[in-house]
Amino acid sequence: MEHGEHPTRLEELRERIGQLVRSVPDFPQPGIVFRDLSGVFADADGLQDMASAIIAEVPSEVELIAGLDARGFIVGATVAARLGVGFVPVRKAGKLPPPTRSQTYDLEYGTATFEVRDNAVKAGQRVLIVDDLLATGGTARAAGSLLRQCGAQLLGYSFLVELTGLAGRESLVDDPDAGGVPVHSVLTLPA
Ligand SMILES: O=P(O)(O)OC[C@H]1O[C@H](OP(=O)(O)OP(=O)(O)O)[C@H](O)[C@@H]1O
Ligand SMILES: Nc1ncnc2[nH]cnc12
Repeated sequence: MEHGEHPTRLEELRERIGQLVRSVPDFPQPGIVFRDLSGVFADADGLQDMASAIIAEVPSEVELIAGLDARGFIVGATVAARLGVGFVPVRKAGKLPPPTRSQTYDLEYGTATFEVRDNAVKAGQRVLIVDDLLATGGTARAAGSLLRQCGAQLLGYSFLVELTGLAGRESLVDDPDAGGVPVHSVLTLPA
């Protein structure tokens, strides 16, 4: 069961949100089209539309939203507040005081480490991971793994934007450890 939204209304939301996304060629490096979502966050209606569009596909049994450092905090906390559930930040290493749990993951160049507060999740708690953008999926997969290690029942992943052509969705859906959980995105844009 999901929270639901009429398909026509969802299309309107997508249209309005899409107009607030700015595409910046060659940032942060040549060949990358940066999808700047700050215009969505800065717009009073955009922020509400973003939350409404994500919530439309959130399973109704969700108990906790996990947002990914840093832009995922904006999206995740907004969604959590609208749903009336709690929020747990999945932080880049070195920001949270101990005790924490951590998970290292691969980036295009090198590695990074995520941390969450130990006991951030109760055993079996139903958690949805929310982030601003899905690219290769490495970031979200690491967060999923970390939260499951903490005892979460992972309900799925929700993104504001999904970049196509990078197989990020497949890497989450086919992740044998995640058990085929659903992946939702409001907008799909080419990488
Ligand atoms: O699917 P992936 O290839 O792993 O990439 C997606 C991640 O990249 C960006 O985060 P970034 O690490 O740039 O952090 P920020 O939110 O702090 O800017 C974005 O916010 C996602 O979290
Ligand atoms: N193209 C892109 N635009 C914005 N954020 C990103 N994170 C990874 N790829 C990105």
